[in-house]
Amino acid sequence: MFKVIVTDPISETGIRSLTNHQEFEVSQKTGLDPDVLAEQLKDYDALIVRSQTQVTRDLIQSADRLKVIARAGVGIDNIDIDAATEKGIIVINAPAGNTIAATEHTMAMMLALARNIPQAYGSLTSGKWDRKRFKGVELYQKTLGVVGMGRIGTEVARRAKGFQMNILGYDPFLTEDRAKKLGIIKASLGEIAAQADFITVHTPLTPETKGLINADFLARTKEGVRIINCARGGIIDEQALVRAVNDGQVAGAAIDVFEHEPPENTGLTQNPRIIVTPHLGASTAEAQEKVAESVSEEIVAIFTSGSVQHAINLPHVSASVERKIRPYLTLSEQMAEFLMQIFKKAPEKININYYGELFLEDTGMLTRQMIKALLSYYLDSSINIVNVMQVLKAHGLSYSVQKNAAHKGFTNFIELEIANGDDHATIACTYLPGFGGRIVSINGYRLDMEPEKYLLYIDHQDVPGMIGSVGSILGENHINIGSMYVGRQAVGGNAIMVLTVDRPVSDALRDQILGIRALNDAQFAKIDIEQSAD
Ligand SMILES: NC(=O)C1=CN([C@@H]2O[C@H](COP(=O)(O)OP(=O)(O)OC[C@H]3O[C@@H](n4cnc5c(N)ncnc54)[C@H](O)[C@@H]3O)[C@@H](O)[C@H]2O)C=CC1
Ligand SMILES: O=C(O)C(=O)COP(=O)(O)O
Repeated sequence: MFKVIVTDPISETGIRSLTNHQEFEVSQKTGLDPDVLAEQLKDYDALIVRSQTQVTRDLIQSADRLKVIARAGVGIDNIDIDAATEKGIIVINAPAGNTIAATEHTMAMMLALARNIPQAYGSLTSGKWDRKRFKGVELYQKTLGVVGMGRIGTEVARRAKGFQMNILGYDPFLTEDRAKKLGIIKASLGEIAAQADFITVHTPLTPETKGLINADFLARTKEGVRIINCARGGIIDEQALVRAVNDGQVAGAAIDVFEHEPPENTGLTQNPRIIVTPHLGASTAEAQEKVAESVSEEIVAIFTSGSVQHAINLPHVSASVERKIRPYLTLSEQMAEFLMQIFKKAPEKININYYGELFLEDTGMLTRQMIKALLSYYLDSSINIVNVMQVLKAHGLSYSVQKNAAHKGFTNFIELEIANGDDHATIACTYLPGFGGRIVSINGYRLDMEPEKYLLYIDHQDVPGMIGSVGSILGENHINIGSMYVGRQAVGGNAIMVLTVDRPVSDALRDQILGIRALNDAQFAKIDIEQSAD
């Protein structure tokens, strides 16, 4: 049974795939004090939050059972991603579920700002009939600067075009071509400052975007500009904005998100020219259902099949590529596990060669699987695909990856090389649809071996009677041989054999095998075969 705790309000309908699942137990406990949460979190496998719960390093460090932190929304600035990664915890979000809600809120804020709707409502509900004070401006033919042309920025630009606004878009990833297709102008931040009548920000909060809209930027804006932030508090310097509004440089602002939530800056929240909402961008019934559904389905997938779609701290693998490389995820791990058990030295160098078109993109997960299997042999079992690269770096180790679209006998093929000083070892695998995974070479010897749980690897001279000698010792010790694979370089030269056996081979028995004349090495290996892709 996997235990999931939800600590911020979330859609009941959206999390049905978890609450109705017999392998999951879901507890909803919102508004917990951080100390209480830290104590309770120790019992859970997964945590679901929105923007309210602060998932700090301290909280993460004490959560020994936790494997997944899910953000039912986009922004992950309330989660210490580094701490989660170091602890091997996958962090996922629901990137697309609230795009429309945040977009529509931005449009609502822009219109409300242009027409003073909240102020006029306040006036009328307090008994006044004042039509002069609330004269607004039109969006029509005004210039809108969109800072951050991701999902929400793009949707805002599309809708603003419907109001016949001229759009300037700024985003390091915005190409001329995409801007043209969207019917907008690719601009610099400086151009937006100089030309825009309305500016809306849609970036994440990062060290780079913190204070992006600051006093210096505001001083360069058109007098009377209107500014909207439905992205993250802190992208706009709140003090600088209040000053610019008060001195008339900025005609007004619409703010949904704050540096501190709830906000402490009353200059901002009680300013007649600044309209505010309490972080409502994602608060629609539809968005909440979608984000809850997205994280719930993904949690089920992670725990039941190991498949991850929206991990923040894992390489991205598109769903279609994931389907294609899936058989290799297990196979490459088994291959690396096997190689370490026959090499038996810490790998100082790791080199991975990918052959075939299948591997031209998105091999990050495969690389991680193999390196994890290599390192796990010597290091503790807390290594997983999330923290493996940090563990590698912490040990001063590095790896290299080569990709080659041409195939080497097989359509797709992975070769793993490890070295320690002058010693090195190689292994390669391929996946044959309909037949399953195969180890196709070991240390330069070709073979066609199906990975099995117990393997006996033997390096020997190619002399008559070798197979019989090994077979007799195993037989005398009641160890059944399932299958046997042999590879040799030249008649009478060096050769290897790999036997699959039904039971583990003890060290004493291995010593007995090592006594066979013309036998160079014998290693017993145990592979985790449970989650085989076949
Ligand atoms: N108010 C609310 O309730 C909601 C707020 N959000 C917030 O809205 C923001 C945008 O969300 P999405 O569009 O889904 O994210 P996204 O990841 O699709 O887009 C963000 C864009 O910002 C760009 N960017 C990053 N650094 C930049 C920089 N220095 N200058 C210019 N552009 C930069 C990125 O290239 C990317 O295209 C996020 O901060 C998110 O947390 C999202 C949903 C609801
Ligand atoms: O998804 C986001 O980034 C949001 O800001 C939405 O936050 P919320 O889930 O409403 O606390």
